[in-house]
Amino acid sequence: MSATEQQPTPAAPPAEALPAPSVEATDAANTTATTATTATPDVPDAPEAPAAPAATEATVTTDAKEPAVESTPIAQLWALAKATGHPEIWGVTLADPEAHVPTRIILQKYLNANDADLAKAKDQLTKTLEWRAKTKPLELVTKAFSKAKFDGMGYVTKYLQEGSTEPESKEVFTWNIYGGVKSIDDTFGNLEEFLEWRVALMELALQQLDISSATKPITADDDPYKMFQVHDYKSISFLRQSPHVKSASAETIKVFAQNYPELLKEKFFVNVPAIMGFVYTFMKLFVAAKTIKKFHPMSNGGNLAVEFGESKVSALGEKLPANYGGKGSELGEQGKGPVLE
Ligand code: HEM
Repeated sequence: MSATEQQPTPAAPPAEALPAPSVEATDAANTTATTATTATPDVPDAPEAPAAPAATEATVTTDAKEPAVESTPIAQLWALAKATGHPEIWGVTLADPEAHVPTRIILQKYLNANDADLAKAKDQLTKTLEWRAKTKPLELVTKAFSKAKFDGMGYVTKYLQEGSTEPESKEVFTWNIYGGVKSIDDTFGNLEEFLEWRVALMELALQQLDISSATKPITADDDPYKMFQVHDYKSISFLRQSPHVKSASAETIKVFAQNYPELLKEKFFVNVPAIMGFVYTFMKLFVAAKTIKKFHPMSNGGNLAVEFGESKVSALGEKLPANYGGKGSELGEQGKGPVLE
C-alpha cells in the first residue's frame, strides 16, 4: 500500500484541547493495544492480560494414561471459548477450529494481536466473549438509531474485483464522517448510545468482510480479512474540543482495541486542518507503534483515491466518491450504515 503520510504540522498541545486523553489502546477494528508506558490508568489494559502461566503452555498433555496429545494455542483458545459459553464472535458461530476455518481465523487473530503470547490472547478472547454476551452487538445491527443524531455519519462500502472470489480481491471500508456531525453534544453526549451506533457500524463492516465463508486459514503475516477505515473531519469546528468528544473517542478506542483486534488494514484521517496536527501527535502517544504505521493523516480528502493503487481490486480509487478523488457515487448512495429512524 502506497499510502503517503502527510504529517500535520505538530504544535504544542494545549492539554485541555486534546481529545481522548488517557487511552492506552488504539482504535479498533483494529489492532493491538499498545504497551506504551505513557498510558494513563483509566483505560485498563485493553488486551493486556493478567499474569498467567499459560504463555509457556504451547503444548500440554491430557490424561496420563493416554499418549501425550499436543494442545496447540488455537486448540487452547477454542477450549476457552467453549468454556466461556458465548457462541459467536463477529457473527461467526464458533465451532471446532480443526474443521471450521472461520473460527480458526478469528482465534488466530487473537494470537496475532498479542504477538503469539497465549496468556494475553486468552485474556483478550475471554473479555471479548464476555463483552459480546453483555452488549449483544448482533442485535445492534437491526436496532434503529436516531436520524437526528447519526444521519450521514457512518457508512460501510465494499468493492470487489470482478471474476475473483478470493478474500484478497475484496476491499471493505468503514467511513466515519465525524465532520458531518450536526451537534457534537447531541451525538456524543450519550456515550452508551454513541458507542452502540459505532459498534453497529463495525458489525455491518464485519458482515461485508464475511469471515463466515472463509476457506483458507490466516497466518501471523498473511491475513486478508482486514478493512480500511476513514475518518473525515471536514467542516467540523475544532475551536472547542468538547468533553463529550474526549470521552466518546477514548471509550470507543478502548472498546474497539479490546473487542475487534487485527481488523484494520490502513486508517486515513482526511480533511484534518494543519492547525489540528497536535491532536494527531497527541493521539499517537496512546497507540501501539504497530498501529501507528497504519495511520495516514491527510489535509485534503480529495487525495484519498490515489492511495489505493496496490489493491487487488483494480481501479479501486476510482470507485470512491468524487469528494475523495474517485468517480463513484456519494457515500449516501453507495454506502450502508446502521438503521436510522
Ligand atoms: C471534534 C473533532 C473530532 C471528533 C468528533 C473525533 C472523533 C473521534 C472518535 C469518536 C474516535 C474513536 C474511534 C472511532 O470512532 O473509530 C476518534 C479517534 C481518533 N481520532 Fe478523532 N475526532 C476529532 C478530531 C480529531 C483530529 C483533528 C484528529 C487528527 C488527525 C483525530 C485523530 C484521531 C485518531 C488518531 C484517533 C484514534 C483512532 C484509532 O485508534 O483507530 N481526531 N476520533
